[in-house]
Amino acid sequence: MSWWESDDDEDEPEFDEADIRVRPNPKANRPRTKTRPAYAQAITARVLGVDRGRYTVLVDENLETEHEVTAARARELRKQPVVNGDRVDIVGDSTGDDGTLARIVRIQPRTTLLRRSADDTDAIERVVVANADQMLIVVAAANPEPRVRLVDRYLVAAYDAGIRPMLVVTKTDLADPSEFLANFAGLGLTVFTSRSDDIPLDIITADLIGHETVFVGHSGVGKSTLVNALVPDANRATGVVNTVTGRGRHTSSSTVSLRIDVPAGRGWAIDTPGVRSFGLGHVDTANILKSFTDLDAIAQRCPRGCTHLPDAPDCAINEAVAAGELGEQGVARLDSLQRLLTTFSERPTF
Ligand SMILES: Nc1nc2c(ncn2[C@@H]2O[C@H](COP(=O)(O)OP(=O)(O)OP(=O)(O)O)[C@@H](O)[C@H]2O)c(=O)[nH]1
Ligand SMILES: [Zn+2]
Repeated sequence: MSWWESDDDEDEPEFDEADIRVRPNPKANRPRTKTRPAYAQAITARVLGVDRGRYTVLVDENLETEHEVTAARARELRKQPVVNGDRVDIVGDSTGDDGTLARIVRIQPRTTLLRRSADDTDAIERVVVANADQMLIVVAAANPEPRVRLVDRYLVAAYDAGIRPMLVVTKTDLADPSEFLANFAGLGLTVFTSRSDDIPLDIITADLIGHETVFVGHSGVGKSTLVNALVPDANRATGVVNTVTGRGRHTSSSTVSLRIDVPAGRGWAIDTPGVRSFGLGHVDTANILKSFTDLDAIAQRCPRGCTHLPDAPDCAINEAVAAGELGEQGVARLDSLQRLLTTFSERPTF
């Protein structure tokens, strides 16, 4: 394996002393600990793409001086994954000129973190995307046949991460998705329907402006068709990884950040071509419930350790809904919640 294919920073030169600035500490007459260098010269950038240890990052976002830079992870970050959507601090050459390589020295705190495990029995999580605030779940009306359980799994991953899920049903020229969509009525999701000869670009784009939306979907559902329509080639320069060797290679399996850019505003679409499934081994049931704020409030009255499933003794949510406190919508919502909790607790494989 050549060095540029390696995600291992071992054989890369360390930064020399000149790159480490120790911030003066007015309160004490001693320098800050040298294990926490301040990198006063660092600038912030957005991670657009990751390819074998090389990161394409965007500097000066939305300014006239905006440009892409290729960077590598600093040694001290080697155990911390840097993913698409991350805001990172970089030092070194940030001109983005050919052959230059900046260095990522810090990952800024993340607002959200979309994770998955290899399978449902594996509690080891992999991070997929950072800082996304929306997830667009792409599913086809037919070919392949839509499956409620698959969408449920994406929903659980989104709710667990605190990301707002939305649903788009493609290929509506092949089948009517109404029956399928009825399964999600209780969730209050934003739902789009689309067919390749009539993609509602304006409607979908309006919901992407001002947001960072991660697109997920299984193979063949028409996700590429949709992404290509939403992000024409002209906007596509960003997100394609160019390695410092000039052997830039954009594999179809790598996650990329693509800019939505229309007169009404901008946003980011983060496509995840290689992410076909979401193992839920890491999911915390409490996080799913938190996304149902109305039901979560009632759950405070549940017995300790309540599963909130239909057979849970003295479950306050079941009792409130049975008593009609939340109306008909409440029945649908509890149904959906219980289905999602079951999705997680049964940990099925597919
Ligand atoms: N009938 C019909 N076919 C569609 C529609 N959208 C996409 N397709 C077809 O479905 C197939 C899969 O579309 P893609 O956009 O490549 O799907 P994908 O989800 O990106 O799949 P991968 O490339 O495997 O990731 C292609 O043959 C498309 O032409 C649609 O709205 N209606
Ligand atoms: Zn309960």
